[in-house]
Amino acid sequence: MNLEIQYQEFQEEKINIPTINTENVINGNHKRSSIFRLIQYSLQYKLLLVFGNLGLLITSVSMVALPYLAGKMIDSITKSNSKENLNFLTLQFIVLTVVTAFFTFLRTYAFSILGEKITFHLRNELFQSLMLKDIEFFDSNRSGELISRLSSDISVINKGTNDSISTLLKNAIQVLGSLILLCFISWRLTLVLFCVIPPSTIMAIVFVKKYKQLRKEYQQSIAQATQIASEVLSNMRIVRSFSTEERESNSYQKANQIVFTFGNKMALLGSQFMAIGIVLAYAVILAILYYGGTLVIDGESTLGDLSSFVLYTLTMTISLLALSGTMNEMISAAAVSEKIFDIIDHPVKIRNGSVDASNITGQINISDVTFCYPTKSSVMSLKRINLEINQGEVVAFVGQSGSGKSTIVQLLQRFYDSIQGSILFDNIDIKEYNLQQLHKQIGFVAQEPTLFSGTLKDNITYGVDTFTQEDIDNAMKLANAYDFVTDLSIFPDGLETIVGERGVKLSGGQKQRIAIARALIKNPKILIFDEATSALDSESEFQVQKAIDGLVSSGQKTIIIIAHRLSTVINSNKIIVVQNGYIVEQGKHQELIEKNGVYKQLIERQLQ
Ligand SMILES: Nc1ncnc2c1ncn2[C@@H]1O[C@H](COP(=O)(O)OP(=O)(O)OP(=O)(O)O)[C@@H](O)[C@H]1O
Repeated sequence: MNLEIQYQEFQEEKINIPTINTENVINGNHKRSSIFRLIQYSLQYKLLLVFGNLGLLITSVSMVALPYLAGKMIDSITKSNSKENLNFLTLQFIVLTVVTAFFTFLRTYAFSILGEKITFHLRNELFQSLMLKDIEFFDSNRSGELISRLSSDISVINKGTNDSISTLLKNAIQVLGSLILLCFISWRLTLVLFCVIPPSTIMAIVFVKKYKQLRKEYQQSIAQATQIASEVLSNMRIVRSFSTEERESNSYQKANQIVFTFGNKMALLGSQFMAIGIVLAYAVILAILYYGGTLVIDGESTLGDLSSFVLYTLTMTISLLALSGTMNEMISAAAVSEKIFDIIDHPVKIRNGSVDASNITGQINISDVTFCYPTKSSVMSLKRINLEINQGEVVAFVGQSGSGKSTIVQLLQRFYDSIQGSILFDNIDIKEYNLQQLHKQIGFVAQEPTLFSGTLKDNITYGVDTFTQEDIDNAMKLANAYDFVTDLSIFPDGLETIVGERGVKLSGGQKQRIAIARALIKNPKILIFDEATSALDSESEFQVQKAIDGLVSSGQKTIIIIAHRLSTVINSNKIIVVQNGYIVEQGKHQELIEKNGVYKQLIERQLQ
């Protein structure tokens, strides 16, 4: 896989990947400000900080010294008329310029790499934290927004951290250094300058506040547009078949229009600020030239001093403007990083247990379980469920749509915790088990077979660390997938066939059988089929059902089937009828028919 090759190259380059504190990710116990946390990341790269700061210090000092030298050169021209002195000063100027250029390179490069490392670390940490979030988190956070956090938001942080840190510090030092030298050259001219600083500062504060708010809204609108695009692009077949291309284009355009509106407002505000800043800057220069000029004419100052003063004022003004621009980028980065840290810190409720689950037998007891989805807490999806599933049994859940069947199997995989009651595997509470091991013992085949974009082999072996070709072949045979995968007229590349995004190059039945092979290769003790055949045509259904029947008749695993077509569950050891979140009947097919209750009604309705 491409990613693997890149990763290997990356390892060879020996780029240090900072370790992520998973305990913090799970506990969500960060309380510090996002800026402080970004700084903390940078502290991990001490060498870069040393080089960056060294460059920063030297360039800042040398850039503050250059106007002073320029003043001295002017004085040497106007006062001493000595070429020797001028040559010496020129040499000093050249040396200082070369030193400034070299250390500017060092500073910019070190801080840029530092910014890249921070965003690299942050992107990894964000993705890893997403991998650890509860399923509940994904019920309430849209995938488009999360993707936006990972892509555009992190880019904003990159912009706001890499060169910005150095530019900010350099400009801050230049402002301070220039100010000190201004006072040193002429306190009277410095006083003139100070008349303009307070109004500029107030203006900058007001601007920054407004800009920050706009930036936040801008980011939100981008996330919304991304959400629309990702949803539409991943459902392109539905869009085409319903001919909703225009409608979707319009809704994307509307979302994009909102992005544009906020972008526009930001551009207007930024430009206004720049324009006012320039007016203020030139007003200051004019005042200094006029007042300073009179001081020179009166013999109270030299032309060199006035030139140095003007150059320092220019340096300071330019640095102040650059400072505010950099501040904007950093403010955006701070706003965005706040959102990213909010996600990273979102606490994980489902805590992992420590009991080894690798030897569970497949015996399950559900006792008095009541559950509501966190995003729908007013409605109980399961009510006082009691159920015993023995090792090797085939248990079928039937009932109307929305009755709670899938919810039961979600709880069996601990995607959520029940709000009351308990689920036991081999008489040990599910909460006590190590979840990764437990999931290895449960094979799950969902209604919508979801494949990843690698090869057939990548998909079948998804989640297993060690396997042989024999393991793959066995899983494919049990899943009734062997024949079509090895038929070179269907898949010339066999197991190495690239399946396309979400398996688009496969038929529904083929995808489902690959999904079954994927569930089987890990040889789980429990197999769950959540309406695995309901989305298929009759031929595909027949093929998939054949695979399921083969597994059922082997009698080695506990099999849980959710089925709409009741003909597929007649031979189950136990049929559980779910209605409105309650288990209303359970027993074998014949017993339930004789009971003449809900199950019989379901059967009769299907026969009509
Ligand atoms: N992620 C979720 N968030 C909030 N409510 C949910 C979620 N998933 C399901 N529900 C609700 O829980 C109830 C039970 O849903 P469940 O999916 O378990 O039904 P089901 O019997 O499997 O239905 P079907 O046969 O149509 O798949 C329904 O009212 C449904 O709206």
